[in-house]
This record gives sequence, structure tokens and C-alpha cells, in this order.
Amino acid sequence: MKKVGLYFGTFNPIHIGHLVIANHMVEFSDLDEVWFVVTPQSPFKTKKTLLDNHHRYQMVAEATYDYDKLKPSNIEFNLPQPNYTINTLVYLKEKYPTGYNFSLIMGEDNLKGFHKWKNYDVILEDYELFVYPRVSDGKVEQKFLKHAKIHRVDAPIMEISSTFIRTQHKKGKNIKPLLPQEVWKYMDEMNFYRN
Ligand SMILES: Nc1ncnc2c1ncn2[C@@H]1O[C@H](COP(=O)(O)OP(=O)(O)OP(=O)(O)O)[C@@H](O)[C@H]1O
Ligand SMILES: O=C(O)c1ccc[n+]([C@@H]2O[C@H](COP(=O)([O-])O)[C@@H](O)[C@H]2O)c1
Repeated sequence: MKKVGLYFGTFNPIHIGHLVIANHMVEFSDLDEVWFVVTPQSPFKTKKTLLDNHHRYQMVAEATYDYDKLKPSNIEFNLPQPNYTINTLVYLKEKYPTGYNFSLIMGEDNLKGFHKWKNYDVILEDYELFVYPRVSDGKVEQKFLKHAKIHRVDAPIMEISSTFIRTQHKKGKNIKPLLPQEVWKYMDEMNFYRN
């Protein structure tokens, strides 16, 4: 049975914060692989400044190329939008009926809003959640604090966001160290996020 941690995100673009977390999860938990699930449209986000799915996927593929245990996933590309995670999990169960055990990876920031996710209680019945620390406002709901399915993993805190990268790049700042080298090259050659 292969244990796969699903790391959902828009990855617009993927940055070293994402990569550090995913690598930490796969090295310091019993997960065999982490899949970066590139989300076409997150339910709580607007589509403004969002690159095409295939470009975001390509950057994830470039970033994870050298890491055997980290994989890009385009599983949500043909699912209805906005992409509710429960629908993707149901679809994954149909596509991989045996041999795989899926769990979710999320930052503490997302756990704080988890009670607003579609069918979050159903998700918690069937899946484990691996939660890493992330600085953010708000509080984790009491019911999630000592939940048997929610596991805290002490991953490093790296306060970088894709929004910061996009805005600063547009202003002409050098954000190169915040991106895996191949991602920077791709983004620069394609002239992304310039205007
Ligand atoms: N620096 C970081 N450290 C840890 N987790 C992160 C970091 N940046 C983003 N994440 C988390 O990774 C997941 C996917 O990231 P996503 O691309 O959606 O977020 P983001 O980088 O915050 O993007 P944006 O700034 O465009 O909203 C989300 O759950 C998000 O909370
Ligand atoms: O299923 C939901 O209701 C739901 C609500 C908010 C976010 N998500 C998922 O969580 C991922 C991270 O969300 P975000 O908005 O922080 O980029 C995103 O890729 C979605 O797949 C899912």
C-alpha cells in the first residue's frame, strides 16, 4: 500500500516554501510520496492573475523533477470548478480503488478555515490530515485541536507566498532565490506576471 500525501494548491507559481514543506513531509512522516495537486480554481480565491492550468502544472513538474518522492498531479483539470476537495477525493478513490492510501497535507492557516470546506466532516471520517505550522490570523476550531485524524508535523516555517512573488516581480524586484531555479527560468522566459 503506497501512502500518498495530497498537497492541494493553486501554485501560481510554486515556490521554495511549497517545496520545503512537501519534502519535509515525505522525509519525516510515514508518507511514501507527496502529490502536488494543481487546482484550476480554489473555492475561496478569485481567478485574477491566475496563469493557465498547464503553465502552473509545468512549473510544478519542473520544480519536482529531481525529487523521486514528489509528483505533480493534474487530476483536478477535468473536474467541475470551483474545485471542492471532497469531489477530488471521491474521484481519486474511483481511479485508484486499490494500492493507495491518500491523506491531506495542509498549513495551519487552512485548518483555521477548514470548517467552511464542503463536507469537511466527511473528509475527516475517511482521511488523515497532516498539518504543518504557518503564521496566520485566527484560531483553529476547538473540535480540530485534538482530533484523532489530525496530525501535527513540525515542519519549518517559511513565510513566502505566491502573491508576494507575483507583486514584487511585477515591480521589478529580484525574487529569484524564492523559486526553484527551473521555475524561475520558465517564468522569466515566458514573461509571466510582468503586467
Ligand atoms: N510559505 C509557505 N509555507 C507553507 N505553506 C505554504 C506556503 N505558501 C503557501 N503555502 C500553502 O500551500 C498550499 C498551496 O499554496 P497556494 O499556491 O494555494 O498558496 P500561496 O503561495 O499562499 O498562494 P497565493 O499567495 O497566490 O494565495 C496552501 O495550502 C498554502 O496555505
Ligand atoms: O473543498 C473545499 O471546500 C475547499 C475550500 C478551500 C480550499 N480548498 C482547497 O485547498 C487548496 C488551498 O486553498 P487556497 O485557497 O489556500 O489556495 C485549494 O487548492 C483547494 O483545492 C478546498
